[in-house]
Amino acid sequence: MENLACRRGGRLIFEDVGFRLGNGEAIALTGRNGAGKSSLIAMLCGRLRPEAGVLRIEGADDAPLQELIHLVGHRDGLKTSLSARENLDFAQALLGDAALPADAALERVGLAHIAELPVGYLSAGQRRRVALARLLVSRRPFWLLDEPMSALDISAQAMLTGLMEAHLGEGGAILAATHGPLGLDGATEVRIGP
Ligand SMILES: Nc1ncnc2c1ncn2[C@@H]1O[C@H](COP(=O)(O)OP(=O)(O)OP(=O)(O)O)[C@@H](O)[C@H]1O
Repeated sequence: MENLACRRGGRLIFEDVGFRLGNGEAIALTGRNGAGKSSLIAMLCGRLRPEAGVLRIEGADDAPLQELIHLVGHRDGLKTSLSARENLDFAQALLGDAALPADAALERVGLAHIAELPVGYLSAGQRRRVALARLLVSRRPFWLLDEPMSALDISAQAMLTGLMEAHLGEGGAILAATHGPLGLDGATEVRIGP
């Protein structure tokens, strides 16, 4: 990404943001509330047009950006009347590139015991874990995570760090907007705004 600029509601939110993210690398995107982290993520997944700048993927054989990305955003996109397992089955069918079965993914995020409960009954942290389990049911090289640690207890934070490390170890890439530590030793910090 080179010289990216973002304008929202007529206001220039940031400009001259540039970085490079390679296989097996992670970026921790930091900045004050309102600095534009979520906006940058929206640009990276094609939901928001940059005011200026270049966004380029190399070596992906012309695959559309949307097919390379997993997004875990503020809104978890889960269907509240469906169970955790049904949500993951749905995500896997929708996204393709199947990786872990839903039950194995729920096991990995510590939710095997509530696989059949409607997601609407789950706590905030449990819902976040289901959203994170989506990363595991379909294979996508680029994980875009918006404050992924929010609502997670200490053990779930360590679990997420483990998932991210495993993804990086397999050659994946991660960009995570965060106000706190991700627990990843090699992550590069990119700060936007003052
Ligand atoms: N649809 C919109 N129209 C106008 N302004 C918007 C819109 N969406 C976001 N903004 C503004 O863009 C700025 C950046 O918002 P954004 O959510 O990207 O910040 P952030 O760095 O992710 O903040 P936080 O740390 O609070 O999550 C804010 O000033 C916000 O009010």
